[in-house]
Amino acid sequence: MIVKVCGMRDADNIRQVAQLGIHMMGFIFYQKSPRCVSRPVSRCEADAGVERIGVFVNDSVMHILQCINDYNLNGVQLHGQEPPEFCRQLKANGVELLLKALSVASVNDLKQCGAYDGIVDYFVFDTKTPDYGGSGKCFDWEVLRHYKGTTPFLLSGGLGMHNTEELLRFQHPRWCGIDLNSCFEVAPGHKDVALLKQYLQTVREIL
Ligand SMILES: O=C(O)c1ccccc1NCC(=O)[C@H](O)[C@H](O)COP(=O)(O)O
Repeated sequence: MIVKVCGMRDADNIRQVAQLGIHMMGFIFYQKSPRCVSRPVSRCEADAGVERIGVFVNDSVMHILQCINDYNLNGVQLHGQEPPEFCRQLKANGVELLLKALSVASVNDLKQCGAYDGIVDYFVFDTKTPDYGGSGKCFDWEVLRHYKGTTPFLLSGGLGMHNTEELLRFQHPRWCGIDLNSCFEVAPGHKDVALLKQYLQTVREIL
C-alpha cells in the first residue's frame, strides 16, 4: 500500500516524516492553499527513497515542467479540472509519475475516469470541495463500489485517527494507497510526526 503524506514544506518536518517509511510526499504549488511551498525544498531535505510529488491546480504545462526542474520533483499530481489531453502532454514531456485527483461526491463524478485510463498512473479520489483539496473531510467511500476502471487509486480526503476502523474495513480491487494531510497537522504544512507514526502503526495491517 502506497502511503503519501501531502502538504509538506518545512525542512526538518520533511526529514522526520520521510523517516517514517512513507512512499510519496506531496508539495503544494497552488498559491491559494495555506500549504503552498514558498521556496525550493531541495532533495537533500528528504529521504532519497521518497517520491517527491508536486501538486498543481489548473496550472500550465510550462510552469509544471519548470517546478519539476527547480524542486527536483519525481512526479506530478493534478488536482484541478485538467482534461486527459493535458495529462497526455505532461507524459509526452517526460513526466514519469502522474497522479490525477478527482473530486468525488457521487457516482456521477466517476464517469470521467475511463478517459484517463492508460494515461495517468494513479487516481487520487478526494472529497469534493471548493478549495480543491486539503479539506479534512471524507466523502462517502461506498461510491467507489461503482469504480470499475483499471487505473489504481489512492484514497484521500479527511483520513485520520477518527476513521481508522472504516479504513481497515475498506476494500476495492484497485485500491493501492492512502493520502494523508490536514488531519495530521499542527499548523498548515507542518505535520505531527508522532501522530503520523501512531496512525501508521494503527493501520499497519493494510500497509
Ligand atoms: O492540501 C491542500 O491545501 C490542497 C489545496 C489544493 C489542492 C490540493 C491540495 N491538497 C492535495 C492533497 O493531495 C491532499 O492530501 C488531499 O486533498 C486530502 O487532504 P485532506 O482532506 O486534508 O486529508
